[in-house]
Amino acid sequence: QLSSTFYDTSCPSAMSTISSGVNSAVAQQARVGASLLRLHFHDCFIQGCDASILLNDTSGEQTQPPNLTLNPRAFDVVNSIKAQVEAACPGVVSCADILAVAARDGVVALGGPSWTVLLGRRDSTGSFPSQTSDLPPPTSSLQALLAAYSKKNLDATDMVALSGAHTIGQAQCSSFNGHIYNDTNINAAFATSLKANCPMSGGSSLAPLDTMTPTVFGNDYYKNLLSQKGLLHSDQELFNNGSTDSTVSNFASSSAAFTSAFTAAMVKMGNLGPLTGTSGQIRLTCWKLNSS
Ligand code: HEM
Ligand SMILES: [Ca+2]
Ligand SMILES: [Ca+2]
Repeated sequence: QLSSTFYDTSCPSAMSTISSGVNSAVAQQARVGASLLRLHFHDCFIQGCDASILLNDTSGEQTQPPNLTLNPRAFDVVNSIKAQVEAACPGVVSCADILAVAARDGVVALGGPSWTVLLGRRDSTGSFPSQTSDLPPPTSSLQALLAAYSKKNLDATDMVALSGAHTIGQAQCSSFNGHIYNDTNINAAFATSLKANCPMSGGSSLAPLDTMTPTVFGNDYYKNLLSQKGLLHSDQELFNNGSTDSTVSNFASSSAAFTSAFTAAMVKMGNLGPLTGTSGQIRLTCWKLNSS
Protein backbone atom coordinates (compact mmCIF):
# COMPACT_ATOMS: atom_id res chain seq x y z
CA GLN A 1 0.00 0.00 0.00
CA LEU A 2 1.52 3.27 -1.19
CA SER A 3 1.24 6.47 0.84
CA SER A 4 1.86 10.14 0.14
CA THR A 5 3.72 10.60 3.43
CA PHE A 6 6.09 7.62 3.06
CA TYR A 7 9.33 9.64 3.30
CA ASP A 8 8.10 12.40 5.62
CA THR A 9 10.22 11.19 8.53
CA SER A 10 12.79 8.94 6.80
CA CYS A 11 13.85 11.52 4.19
CA PRO A 12 12.10 14.87 4.57
CA SER A 13 14.29 16.55 1.93
CA ALA A 14 13.54 13.98 -0.80
CA MET A 15 10.66 15.78 -2.51
CA SER A 16 12.39 19.15 -2.67
CA THR A 17 15.63 17.58 -3.92
CA ILE A 18 13.74 15.89 -6.74
CA SER A 19 11.82 18.99 -7.74
CA SER A 20 14.92 21.22 -7.77
CA GLY A 21 16.75 18.65 -9.88
CA VAL A 22 13.88 18.47 -12.36
CA ASN A 23 13.40 22.23 -12.49
CA SER A 24 17.03 22.95 -13.25
CA ALA A 25 17.15 20.23 -15.93
CA VAL A 26 13.96 21.53 -17.58
CA ALA A 27 15.35 25.08 -17.51
CA GLN A 28 18.30 23.80 -19.56
CA GLN A 29 16.24 21.68 -21.96
CA ALA A 30 12.43 21.90 -21.83
CA ARG A 31 12.07 18.53 -23.50
CA VAL A 32 13.46 16.77 -20.43
CA GLY A 33 10.14 17.39 -18.65
CA ALA A 34 8.46 15.32 -21.36
CA SER A 35 11.21 12.71 -21.36
CA LEU A 36 10.84 12.11 -17.61
CA LEU A 37 7.09 11.63 -17.98
CA ARG A 38 7.65 9.10 -20.75
CA LEU A 39 10.27 7.27 -18.67
CA HIS A 40 7.76 6.71 -15.84
CA PHE A 41 5.18 5.41 -18.36
CA HIS A 42 7.71 2.99 -19.87
CA ASP A 43 8.65 1.85 -16.37
CA CYS A 44 5.08 1.24 -15.21
CA PHE A 45 3.92 -0.61 -18.35
CA ILE A 46 6.85 -3.06 -18.17
CA GLN A 47 6.33 -5.21 -15.06
CA GLY A 48 5.02 -2.29 -12.98
CA CYS A 49 6.52 0.90 -11.56
CA ASP A 50 9.69 -0.68 -10.19
CA ALA A 51 12.51 1.24 -11.95
CA SER A 52 13.23 -1.82 -14.10
CA ILE A 53 13.58 0.56 -17.08
CA LEU A 54 16.61 2.20 -15.45
CA LEU A 55 18.82 -0.91 -15.34
CA ASN A 56 21.34 -0.69 -18.15
CA ASP A 57 21.82 -4.45 -18.61
CA THR A 58 23.35 -5.29 -21.98
CA SER A 59 20.28 -7.34 -22.93
CA GLY A 60 17.69 -5.57 -20.75
CA GLU A 61 14.60 -3.45 -21.36
CA GLN A 62 16.63 -0.50 -22.62
CA THR A 63 17.75 -2.51 -25.67
CA GLN A 64 14.19 -3.16 -26.90
CA PRO A 65 12.71 -1.04 -29.71
CA PRO A 66 10.17 1.16 -27.89
CA ASN A 67 12.83 2.10 -25.33
CA LEU A 68 15.56 2.98 -27.81
CA THR A 69 13.96 6.38 -28.36
CA LEU A 70 13.90 7.36 -24.69
CA ASN A 71 15.85 10.61 -24.29
CA PRO A 72 19.26 9.78 -22.70
CA ARG A 73 19.14 13.09 -20.83
CA ALA A 74 16.22 11.82 -18.76
CA PHE A 75 18.31 8.90 -17.46
CA ASP A 76 21.14 11.29 -16.58
CA VAL A 77 18.76 13.55 -14.66
CA VAL A 78 17.32 10.64 -12.64
CA ASN A 79 20.77 9.25 -11.86
CA SER A 80 22.02 12.62 -10.69
CA ILE A 81 18.94 13.28 -8.55
CA LYS A 82 19.37 9.82 -7.02
CA ALA A 83 22.99 10.64 -6.09
CA GLN A 84 21.84 13.81 -4.31
CA VAL A 85 19.06 11.99 -2.48
CA GLU A 86 21.47 9.22 -1.44
CA ALA A 87 23.84 11.82 -0.01
CA ALA A 88 21.07 13.07 2.28
CA CYS A 89 19.35 9.76 3.11
CA PRO A 90 21.39 6.69 2.18
CA GLY A 91 19.42 3.63 1.06
CA VAL A 92 15.99 5.09 1.75
CA VAL A 93 14.36 6.49 -1.39
CA SER A 94 13.68 4.10 -4.28
CA CYS A 95 14.48 4.85 -7.91
CA ALA A 96 10.89 3.90 -8.78
CA ASP A 97 9.55 6.66 -6.49
CA ILE A 98 12.05 9.16 -7.89
CA LEU A 99 10.71 8.38 -11.38
CA ALA A 100 7.09 8.86 -10.29
CA VAL A 101 7.83 12.19 -8.58
CA ALA A 102 10.09 13.43 -11.41
CA ALA A 103 7.32 12.69 -13.94
CA ARG A 104 4.91 14.84 -11.94
CA ASP A 105 7.49 17.60 -11.45
CA GLY A 106 8.28 17.58 -15.18
CA VAL A 107 4.61 18.14 -15.99
CA VAL A 108 4.38 20.94 -13.43
CA ALA A 109 7.59 22.57 -14.75
CA LEU A 110 5.98 22.76 -18.20
CA GLY A 111 2.83 24.45 -16.90
CA GLY A 112 0.71 21.36 -16.29
CA PRO A 113 -1.36 20.29 -13.29
CA SER A 114 0.03 18.88 -10.07
CA TRP A 115 -1.21 15.81 -8.22
CA THR A 116 -0.31 13.91 -5.07
CA VAL A 117 2.17 11.13 -5.87
CA LEU A 118 1.78 8.04 -3.73
CA LEU A 119 5.11 6.66 -2.48
CA GLY A 120 6.72 3.54 -1.07
CA ARG A 121 7.53 1.65 -4.27
CA ARG A 122 10.67 -0.49 -4.19
CA ASP A 123 13.05 -1.29 -7.03
CA SER A 124 13.13 -4.45 -9.11
CA THR A 125 15.92 -6.99 -8.87
CA GLY A 126 15.86 -7.62 -12.61
CA SER A 127 15.06 -6.25 -16.05
CA PHE A 128 12.17 -7.68 -18.10
CA PRO A 129 12.98 -7.21 -21.79
CA SER A 130 10.35 -9.69 -22.98
CA GLN A 131 7.60 -7.61 -21.37
CA THR A 132 8.51 -4.55 -23.38
CA SER A 133 5.83 -5.74 -25.83
CA ASP A 134 3.23 -4.46 -23.33
CA LEU A 135 4.03 -0.98 -24.69
CA PRO A 136 1.86 -0.37 -27.77
CA PRO A 137 3.74 0.77 -30.90
CA PRO A 138 2.83 4.04 -32.67
CA THR A 139 1.33 2.04 -35.55
CA SER A 140 -1.37 0.67 -33.21
CA SER A 141 -5.07 0.70 -34.07
CA LEU A 142 -7.61 2.06 -31.57
CA GLN A 143 -8.59 -1.50 -30.76
CA ALA A 144 -4.97 -2.45 -30.01
CA LEU A 145 -4.50 0.64 -27.82
CA LEU A 146 -7.64 -0.11 -25.82
CA ALA A 147 -6.48 -3.71 -25.34
CA ALA A 148 -2.98 -2.69 -24.21
CA TYR A 149 -4.43 -0.38 -21.53
CA SER A 150 -7.14 -2.81 -20.54
CA LYS A 151 -4.41 -5.34 -19.78
CA LYS A 152 -3.21 -2.82 -17.16
CA ASN A 153 -6.74 -2.23 -15.86
CA LEU A 154 -6.85 1.21 -17.44
CA ASP A 155 -10.11 2.07 -19.22
CA ALA A 156 -10.79 4.03 -22.41
CA THR A 157 -11.02 7.36 -20.57
CA ASP A 158 -7.68 6.67 -18.85
CA MET A 159 -6.17 5.75 -22.22
CA VAL A 160 -7.34 8.94 -23.93
CA ALA A 161 -6.30 11.06 -20.93
CA LEU A 162 -2.82 9.52 -20.63
CA SER A 163 -2.26 10.01 -24.35
CA GLY A 164 -2.61 13.72 -23.61
CA ALA A 165 1.00 13.42 -22.40
CA HIS A 166 1.78 13.97 -26.08
CA THR A 167 1.01 17.64 -25.49
CA ILE A 168 4.76 17.87 -24.80
CA GLY A 169 7.90 16.31 -26.26
CA GLN A 170 9.25 15.11 -29.55
CA ALA A 171 9.17 12.07 -31.80
CA GLN A 172 11.63 10.71 -34.34
CA CYS A 173 10.71 10.58 -38.01
CA SER A 174 10.73 6.75 -37.93
CA SER A 175 7.85 6.89 -35.46
CA PHE A 176 5.54 8.87 -37.76
CA ASN A 177 6.77 8.46 -41.36
CA GLY A 178 4.08 5.85 -42.08
CA HIS A 179 1.39 8.23 -40.85
CA ILE A 180 2.49 11.22 -42.92
CA TYR A 181 3.14 9.24 -46.14
CA ASN A 182 0.50 6.51 -46.09
CA ASP A 183 -2.49 7.62 -44.03
CA THR A 184 -5.34 9.74 -45.39
CA ASN A 185 -6.71 10.92 -42.04
CA ILE A 186 -4.10 13.69 -41.77
CA ASN A 187 -4.32 17.40 -42.55
CA ALA A 188 -2.65 17.80 -45.96
CA ALA A 189 -0.67 20.95 -45.16
CA PHE A 190 0.47 19.46 -41.87
CA ALA A 191 1.70 16.31 -43.65
CA THR A 192 3.52 18.36 -46.29
CA SER A 193 5.32 20.46 -43.70
CA LEU A 194 6.51 17.36 -41.83
CA LYS A 195 7.80 15.68 -44.99
CA ALA A 196 10.42 18.42 -45.36
CA ASN A 197 12.38 16.96 -42.44
CA CYS A 198 11.22 13.36 -42.59
CA PRO A 199 11.85 11.19 -45.65
CA MET A 200 9.64 8.22 -46.47
CA SER A 201 12.50 5.93 -45.38
CA GLY A 202 12.43 7.30 -41.80
CA GLY A 203 15.34 8.51 -39.70
CA SER A 204 15.94 10.18 -36.40
CA SER A 205 15.06 13.81 -37.08
CA LEU A 206 12.63 15.17 -34.50
CA ALA A 207 9.21 16.80 -34.73
CA PRO A 208 7.00 18.00 -31.86
CA LEU A 209 4.17 15.69 -30.85
CA ASP A 210 2.00 18.79 -30.29
CA THR A 211 2.48 21.15 -33.19
CA MET A 212 0.80 24.05 -31.31
CA THR A 213 2.57 24.13 -27.94
CA PRO A 214 5.39 21.54 -27.76
CA THR A 215 6.79 22.74 -24.44
CA VAL A 216 3.54 23.65 -22.69
CA PHE A 217 1.42 21.04 -20.94
CA GLY A 218 -2.26 21.58 -21.73
CA ASN A 219 -5.11 20.29 -23.89
CA ASP A 220 -3.86 21.45 -27.31
CA TYR A 221 -3.06 17.83 -28.17
CA TYR A 222 -6.80 17.12 -28.41
CA LYS A 223 -7.44 20.27 -30.45
CA ASN A 224 -4.84 19.00 -32.92
CA LEU A 225 -6.66 15.69 -33.20
CA LEU A 226 -9.91 17.50 -34.10
CA SER A 227 -8.10 19.10 -37.07
CA GLN A 228 -6.30 15.85 -38.05
CA LYS A 229 -2.94 17.09 -36.83
CA GLY A 230 -2.01 14.13 -34.66
CA LEU A 231 1.67 13.29 -35.26
CA LEU A 232 1.56 9.55 -34.65
CA HIS A 233 -0.81 7.12 -36.34
CA SER A 234 -1.79 6.01 -32.82
CA ASP A 235 -2.60 9.61 -31.81
CA GLN A 236 -5.02 10.17 -34.67
CA GLU A 237 -6.65 6.79 -33.99
CA LEU A 238 -8.20 8.38 -30.86
CA PHE A 239 -10.25 10.68 -33.12
CA ASN A 240 -11.03 8.72 -36.25
CA ASN A 241 -14.78 8.07 -36.13
CA GLY A 242 -14.46 5.56 -33.30
CA SER A 243 -15.63 5.06 -29.73
CA THR A 244 -13.17 7.56 -28.22
CA ASP A 245 -14.13 10.55 -30.43
CA SER A 246 -16.47 12.00 -27.80
CA THR A 247 -13.80 11.87 -25.08
CA VAL A 248 -11.32 13.64 -27.36
CA SER A 249 -13.91 16.35 -28.10
CA ASN A 250 -14.64 16.74 -24.41
CA PHE A 251 -10.94 17.13 -23.48
CA ALA A 252 -10.42 19.55 -26.41
CA SER A 253 -13.18 21.81 -25.17
CA SER A 254 -12.57 21.48 -21.42
CA SER A 255 -9.10 21.69 -20.00
CA ALA A 256 -10.63 21.09 -16.56
CA ALA A 257 -12.07 17.76 -17.73
CA PHE A 258 -8.69 16.81 -19.20
CA THR A 259 -6.78 17.81 -16.07
CA SER A 260 -8.98 15.82 -13.74
CA ALA A 261 -8.91 12.72 -15.97
CA PHE A 262 -5.16 12.98 -16.57
CA THR A 263 -4.20 13.35 -12.92
CA ALA A 264 -6.51 10.49 -11.88
CA ALA A 265 -5.07 8.25 -14.60
CA MET A 266 -1.49 9.11 -13.62
CA VAL A 267 -2.21 7.95 -10.07
CA LYS A 268 -3.73 4.72 -11.44
CA MET A 269 -0.76 4.15 -13.73
CA GLY A 270 1.60 4.86 -10.82
CA ASN A 271 -0.07 2.07 -8.85
CA LEU A 272 0.77 -0.62 -11.40
CA GLY A 273 2.41 -3.64 -9.78
CA PRO A 274 4.49 -1.84 -7.16
CA LEU A 275 6.94 -3.80 -5.05
CA THR A 276 6.32 -2.91 -1.39
CA GLY A 277 7.30 -4.05 2.10
CA THR A 278 10.39 -6.22 1.81
CA SER A 279 10.02 -7.13 -1.88
CA GLY A 280 12.70 -5.94 -4.25
CA GLN A 281 15.37 -3.54 -3.02
CA ILE A 282 16.20 0.14 -2.62
CA ARG A 283 18.87 0.48 -5.28
CA LEU A 284 21.83 2.64 -4.30
CA THR A 285 22.49 3.46 -7.93
CA CYS A 286 19.53 3.46 -10.29
CA TRP A 287 21.24 1.87 -13.29
CA LYS A 288 22.55 -1.23 -11.51
CA LEU A 289 21.50 -3.75 -8.90
CA ASN A 290 22.97 -3.58 -5.42
CA SER A 291 25.87 -5.98 -5.11
CA SER A 292 24.94 -8.80 -2.75
C1 HEM B 1 -1.12 5.38 -26.19
C2 HEM B 1 -0.03 4.74 -26.47
C3 HEM B 1 1.27 5.44 -26.71
C4 HEM B 1 2.04 5.31 -27.80
C5 HEM B 1 1.77 4.42 -29.00
C6 HEM B 1 3.16 6.19 -27.62
C7 HEM B 1 4.19 6.31 -28.51
C8 HEM B 1 5.17 7.27 -28.44
C9 HEM B 1 6.19 7.47 -29.44
C10 HEM B 1 6.37 6.64 -30.69
C11 HEM B 1 6.91 8.54 -29.06
C12 HEM B 1 8.09 9.16 -29.81
C13 HEM B 1 9.33 8.35 -29.64
C14 HEM B 1 10.40 8.84 -30.60
O1 HEM B 1 10.23 8.62 -31.80
O2 HEM B 1 11.37 9.47 -30.15
C15 HEM B 1 6.38 9.01 -27.81
C16 HEM B 1 6.86 10.08 -27.11
C17 HEM B 1 6.37 10.47 -25.91
N1 HEM B 1 5.41 9.82 -25.16
FE1 HEM B 1 4.20 8.37 -25.81
N2 HEM B 1 3.04 6.84 -26.44
C18 HEM B 1 1.91 6.41 -25.83
C19 HEM B 1 1.46 6.77 -24.58
C20 HEM B 1 2.11 7.63 -23.74
C21 HEM B 1 1.81 7.82 -22.34
C22 HEM B 1 0.73 7.07 -21.57
C23 HEM B 1 2.66 8.75 -21.88
C24 HEM B 1 2.80 9.32 -20.49
C25 HEM B 1 1.83 9.33 -19.58
C26 HEM B 1 3.49 9.16 -22.99
C27 HEM B 1 4.43 10.14 -22.95
C28 HEM B 1 5.23 10.50 -24.01
C29 HEM B 1 6.06 11.69 -24.01
C30 HEM B 1 6.07 12.75 -22.94
C31 HEM B 1 6.79 11.65 -25.20
C32 HEM B 1 7.87 12.64 -25.64
C33 HEM B 1 9.18 12.24 -24.98
C34 HEM B 1 10.38 13.09 -25.31
O3 HEM B 1 10.30 14.11 -25.97
O4 HEM B 1 11.48 12.69 -24.87
N3 HEM B 1 3.15 8.43 -24.08
N4 HEM B 1 5.32 8.21 -27.45
CA1 LIG C 1 9.04 -1.53 -14.70
CA1 LIG D 1 1.21 21.39 -25.56
